[in-house]
Amino acid sequence: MIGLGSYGYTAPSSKKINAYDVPQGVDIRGRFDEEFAKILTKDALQFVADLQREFRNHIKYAMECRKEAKRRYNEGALPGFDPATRYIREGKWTCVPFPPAVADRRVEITGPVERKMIINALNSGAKVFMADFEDALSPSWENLMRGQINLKDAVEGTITFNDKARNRVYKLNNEIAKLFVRPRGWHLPEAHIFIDGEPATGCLVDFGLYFYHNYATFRNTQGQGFGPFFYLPKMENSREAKIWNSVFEKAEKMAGIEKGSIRATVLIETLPAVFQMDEILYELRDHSVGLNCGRWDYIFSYVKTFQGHPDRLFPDRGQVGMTQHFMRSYSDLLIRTCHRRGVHAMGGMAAQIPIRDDPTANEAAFELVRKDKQREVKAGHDGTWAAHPGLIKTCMEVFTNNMGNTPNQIETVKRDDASNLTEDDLLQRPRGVRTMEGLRLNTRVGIQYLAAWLTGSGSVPLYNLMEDAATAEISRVQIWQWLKYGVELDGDGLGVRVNHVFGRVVEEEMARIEREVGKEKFKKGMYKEACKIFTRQCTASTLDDFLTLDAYNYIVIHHPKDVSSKL
Ligand SMILES: CC(=O)SCCNC(=O)CCNC(=O)[C@H](O)C(C)(C)COP(=O)(O)OP(=O)(O)OC[C@H]1O[C@@H](n2cnc3c(N)ncnc32)[C@H](O)[C@@H]1OP(=O)(O)O
Ligand SMILES: O=CC(=O)O
Ligand SMILES: [Mg+2]
Repeated sequence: MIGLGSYGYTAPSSKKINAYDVPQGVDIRGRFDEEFAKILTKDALQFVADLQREFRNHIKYAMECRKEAKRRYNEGALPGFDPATRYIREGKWTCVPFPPAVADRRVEITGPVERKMIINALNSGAKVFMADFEDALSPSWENLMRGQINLKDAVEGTITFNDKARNRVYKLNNEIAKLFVRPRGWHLPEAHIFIDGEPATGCLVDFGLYFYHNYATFRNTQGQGFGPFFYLPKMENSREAKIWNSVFEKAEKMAGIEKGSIRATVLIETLPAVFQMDEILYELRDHSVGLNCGRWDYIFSYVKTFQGHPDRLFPDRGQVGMTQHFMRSYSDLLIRTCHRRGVHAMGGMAAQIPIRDDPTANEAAFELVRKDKQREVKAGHDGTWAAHPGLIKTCMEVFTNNMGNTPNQIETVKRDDASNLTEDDLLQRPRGVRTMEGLRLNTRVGIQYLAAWLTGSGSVPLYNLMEDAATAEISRVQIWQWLKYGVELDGDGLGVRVNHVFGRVVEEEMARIEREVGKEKFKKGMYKEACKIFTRQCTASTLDDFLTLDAYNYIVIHHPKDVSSKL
């Protein structure tokens, strides 16, 4: 795969050809860099290769099972609780107690593994920082490797950033947030690292390299004897959690640390996973620190799961919030499940970010965040996510005002009432209407997000909201669904069929993007490529599983073969 991304390879001018020192069967096809070589050490790569070799067949099987489930849903089946695991849901068991270091998680900031943002996030006053290799990161070789270097420096406490243009040096405060790391999902390959002739599994690379280089320091300085800590994304079934549990056990064994040292919070962000929450916690019961409502991917997953169900068409993206019955039910059941099993029930991300140039709009955005957090804390969540340091104070106030001095609500808010929630509650169709403006916004946001992603930015501010891979997915699948089923835009009295106007909408929105970003930026950016990928996916007869799988081909830059093999 040769990509079109912005990180071109330049052949070294000196005679010395640099190469990574790799173990048997490992081939690095990403650019050589002496800094990267400190991460891609032979021992660290051996650990990644060991993980890959032990788990690749389990992962392949789990991905096959996803396909099989998709086939069933496409034929009309609905996701639901599995009768075979009723004994787990009804059994009286708990997860191991949470480590003291993460008892209080009332506000967690998230962000990509970018150097300045890592420092800002750790200094932000949040209790936790989730450093993201996933929704917020475009997984180019440069971003991934620099991310690993940045995290290593952060764990060692030596990370600094010199912003020369602003004459500002960034470094860590004395008190910093606890670090969680989110590797990619199971489905994404890492095409710059081949193991036994196949691309490595992206998340095993992210996890393996980070764990190998940081576990010892992290446990001494951050984890009070525990750790490292992780967030695990996009799982659909507990068999996938079981693989993670085995990966953790293998890592603990390699490191010679106690079983249960590594801890992870699983994002419940696919529709099938909401019916597997007990089962997921059960598989990870020795390593769990809770579940989180990954609301954006969850909405995306609802549309994706029901891609074959024309009776489940979505209203405009802006109307599908946490107050819709199916979303509220998901959050309530997650809280009930977590507290019953003795772990944290984390809330999710409000997409609003501070609006600098408009105080009225800014206050309205903060009010929406405040309301969202109030709903979460009153429902029983133990903490929440913030997308921007400017939101920490507001989120913290809401949680502290409601929780007082208790670090969490695990023992105090049991939500036994939520045990009555049914499959119907969790699947209830969202209410709302579809409008031309909804279609236009989806188009504009999807293309601009993808253009940013192709040039290295995985999270961007667009129209005063945080956009990342999960939110962009909603825009994509929603248009796909509307086109597939030829829906009428019923919310603005125009009665227009999406199929009749989509081509024109794309052209007009591209023109609007050009006006908004300026001719120069538009020409230099990857808007045309983004438009091509986005519209292809929206109009495909079969829905692509992920926007970023196809787009990934555009950011893979292979190093010349003879340079990456050992000389
Ligand atoms: C669906 C999900 O998965 S949600 C989780 C994944 N998504 C994310 O993590 C998104 C995180 N948020 C972000 O990436 C950013 O806030 C954005 C892209 C939305 C907006 O970023 P910017 O345009 O840089 O915001 P803005 O200009 O207001 O930033 C002001 C300062 O805050 C910093 N900042 C903004 N967001 C963050 C963050 N999440 N973490 C750390 N620092 C941040 C900026 O670096 C900047 O620092 P500086 O003043 O020292 O230069
Ligand atoms: O990862 C979080 C989400 O909402 O998606
Ligand atoms: Mg997500």
